[in-house]
Amino acid sequence: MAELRGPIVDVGETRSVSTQYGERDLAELTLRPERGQAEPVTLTLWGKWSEIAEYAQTGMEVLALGVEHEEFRGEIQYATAGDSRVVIEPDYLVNVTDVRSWVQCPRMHYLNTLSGVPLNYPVVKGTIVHEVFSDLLRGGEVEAAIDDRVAEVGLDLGLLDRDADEVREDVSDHARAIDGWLSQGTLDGGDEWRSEQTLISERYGLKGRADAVRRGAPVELKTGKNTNSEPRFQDKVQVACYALLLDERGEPPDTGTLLYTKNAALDRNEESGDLSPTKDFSLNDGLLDYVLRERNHLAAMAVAGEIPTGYEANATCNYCFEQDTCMVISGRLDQESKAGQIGEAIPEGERAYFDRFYRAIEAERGAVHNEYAKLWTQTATERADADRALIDLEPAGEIEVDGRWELRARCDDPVSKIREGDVVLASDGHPVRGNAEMARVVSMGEEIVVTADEPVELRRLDVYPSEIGADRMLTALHDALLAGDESQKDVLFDRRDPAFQDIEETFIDNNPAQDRAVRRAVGAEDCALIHGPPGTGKTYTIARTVRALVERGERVLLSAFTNRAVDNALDALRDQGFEEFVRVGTEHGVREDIQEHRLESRGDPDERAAELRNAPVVAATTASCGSRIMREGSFDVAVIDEASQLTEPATLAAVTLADRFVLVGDHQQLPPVVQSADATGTVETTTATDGSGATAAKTMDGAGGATSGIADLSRSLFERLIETHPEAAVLLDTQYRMAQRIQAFSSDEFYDGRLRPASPAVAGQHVSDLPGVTSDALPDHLQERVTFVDPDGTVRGNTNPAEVEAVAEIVEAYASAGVARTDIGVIAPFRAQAAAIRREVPDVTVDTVDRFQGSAKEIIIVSFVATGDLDSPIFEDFRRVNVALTRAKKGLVLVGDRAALATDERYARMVEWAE
Ligand SMILES: Nc1ncnc2c1ncn2[C@@H]1O[C@H](COP(=O)(O)OP(=O)(O)OP(=O)(O)O)[C@@H](O)[C@H]1O
Repeated sequence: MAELRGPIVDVGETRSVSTQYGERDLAELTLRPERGQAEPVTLTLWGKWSEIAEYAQTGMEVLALGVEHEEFRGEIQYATAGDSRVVIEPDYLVNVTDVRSWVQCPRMHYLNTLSGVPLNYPVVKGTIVHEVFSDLLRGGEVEAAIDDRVAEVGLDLGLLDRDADEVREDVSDHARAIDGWLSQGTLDGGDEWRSEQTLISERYGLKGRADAVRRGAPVELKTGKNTNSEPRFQDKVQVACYALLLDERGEPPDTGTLLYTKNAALDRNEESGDLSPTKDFSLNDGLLDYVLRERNHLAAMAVAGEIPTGYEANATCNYCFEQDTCMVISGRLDQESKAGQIGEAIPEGERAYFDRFYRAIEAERGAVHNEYAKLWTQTATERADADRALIDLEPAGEIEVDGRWELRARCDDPVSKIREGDVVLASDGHPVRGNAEMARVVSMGEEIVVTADEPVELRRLDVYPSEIGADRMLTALHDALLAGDESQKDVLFDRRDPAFQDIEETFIDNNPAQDRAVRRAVGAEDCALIHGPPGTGKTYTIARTVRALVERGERVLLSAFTNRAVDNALDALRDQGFEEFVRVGTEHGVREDIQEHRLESRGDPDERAAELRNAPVVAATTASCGSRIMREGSFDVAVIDEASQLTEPATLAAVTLADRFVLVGDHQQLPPVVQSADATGTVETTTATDGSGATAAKTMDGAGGATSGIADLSRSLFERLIETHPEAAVLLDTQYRMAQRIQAFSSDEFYDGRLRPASPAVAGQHVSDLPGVTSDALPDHLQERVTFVDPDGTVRGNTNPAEVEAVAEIVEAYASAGVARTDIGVIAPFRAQAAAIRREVPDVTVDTVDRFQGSAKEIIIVSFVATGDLDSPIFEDFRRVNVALTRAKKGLVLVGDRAALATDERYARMVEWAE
């Protein structure tokens, strides 16, 4: 028996042949083993595996396990045998719950992903019951667990107008079933339990979280009823997926258990059938193989970017309770559908827009899947070097707190993308092959603290990629196009120019441009754009705009790309004496001093819901605008900061919640970060022969051309609208940050020379203004506000050691002249260079441009790294330079190779200006 893996070079036809066992189907795939490096070989798929030929495409990766091989005329030929399993695109991790809905109906699976799960009682109740289940598994007491878990979702219940007591009663019935079953389990001698286990299979391309694993066998809890003796088919499918996941970890389980908790609440006199809540069933190979084939079909369509029609399965539309929705969406998008179409299609332009963005979003999802694959295709050191893992941690204890585990470890060099509040994979050494748990980072530093449901020996933390961004963009696209307001769509799709009312009032009396911006925003009948170059008081203007709108009786949604910007805007509102806002966000996401305004989910349903419904201003990131809670809301105006950093669908998540919108941003600074197009050099680029890179490349191909889709996502709605409707925009032209000498280049290059300092004091500021600084102690060139240093270095990979040394010397010179180290910032294009500099200059903020956007320092040193030429995509987008140069208030030092920079006329102009 052999294992075979490689990309498909040819897919043969399925045909039927007579064998000694009767008529059998077969199909041949031609693969290139060794990840495409070896000579092609033939794999014959027998029986049901031959179905693969109907959807597999050239270029897709195949993993065939337990196949037979024999030599025939000097060539080795492979064929599936009784125990074989074949996996298409094993690096594409399909969610177990997606396989479940796919089996019910592939089209329903697609529609659910598109429309997202709305806030509804069955879902909230399901969550409560599942949480209670976990609590009981961890030894909790029933009543306490119910009280606690019901209280926890007070907000959701309030928005659904549910009474807490009734919900508690409702949940008790389910909890009784769980409790009864658990006590039965312990009767037959100590059960070995594990709740909520995160499982990833690199072999079968699956990921999921099993409700529980008992003695190595999966247990799934369902809050519905089932009075048949057999579990529901799609439920079995789900459990079988967990079995495959467990199979990879060693002992394959032979029994699965479903727990239908509603059965315990049924009245025996009224219901007939099998009322016992637990149904065990056998996990035979036939079922596991079937589940894997369905998973394959799903993965193949996703990777090819194809949209399911419903014909892929033999689901019966007549009995489907989603038939109407299905027909309406199919009709509106004019998509082929087994259920048929009703209604009129949306205009062609909108459909084309939908298709383009759908493909681009799926390409993003493909990029996320590439990140998953790196969990096992890269070594620990490679992960650490890419800042995606902290490795070689030394466990420093674990304690149980309120049923959860607090895990500690020591780390010498805690430099990575992982931040406090992030959800990560904590493992005892390997995130997939070892013992791993989802954990939340509580604190980062030499001692790392995380919390998890189960204890793990904490030796490694990995960034856990998330598809939620892609999911949220899809639902935003759905909401905007299929449920959006027609008049808003007319403006978004350029069928009508935005309209404005003239507003006479003065809102800001010391800054005419800001004042014009507020008037434009307040008078906008559709939308307004506030274009704010660095330091021009965007935040201040946003706060004034929000107040002006509230004064006029409008209800405002205040949003931004990052939590930091949302909190800054709220801070500015508070400074202006306005505090009637509610902040929606997680405890970890919201800044300490804004916590008192954070909307708690826990508590009395009516009170919680009233807080949200009655607040004149609700603030949340655009990502959380796509949450179930926020999607319930509606506003008069959405004011969205950092709009130039948002993809168009991400902006729509906030825009669709309001009648009108105001976008604030600067398209001359960093554009939206798009992973599927990321070739910036800060992220490792993958080659087509590398298995982990193959998926994205194909996703894009299959999606009908990478560039069309991707160009769309990296261009913000802000940028699109400012180009099509310049009349809707106001440029803030007065900056409060930089010395005149520092702002000059940026102003000329990016803002038609329109930027000017707010006052003589701003214009003339100098390093000697800083307390305790004697500028005489500085070498002559550092007394200049802008200077250029060429240390004559040589680039090595993404670092330049001579520049590291030069930067360290410059920092020391400033420090010895009395400049506080915290007033100095260093910017480098590559993470590797930033890390090298960081080691030399403690207490100084050193980072890439992306991390510096939105902040400023008294002194900024930029290391350009490149020597010889500027041959890296990172130098292509000159807007990065704009961001780097405009972080400095009093001193800016450019460290680079004159010759390399001279190869591009824009960089050459920059050097000329700096010298
Ligand atoms: N009209 C104004 N009068 C007085 N001070 C102002 C005015 N507008 C802005 N400022 C001040 O200028 C500084 C920068 O303003 P703000 O933080 O709003 O800028 P920003 O454009 O949001 O900055 P960034 O480019 O970092 O996003 C703040 O200290 C703010 O108080």
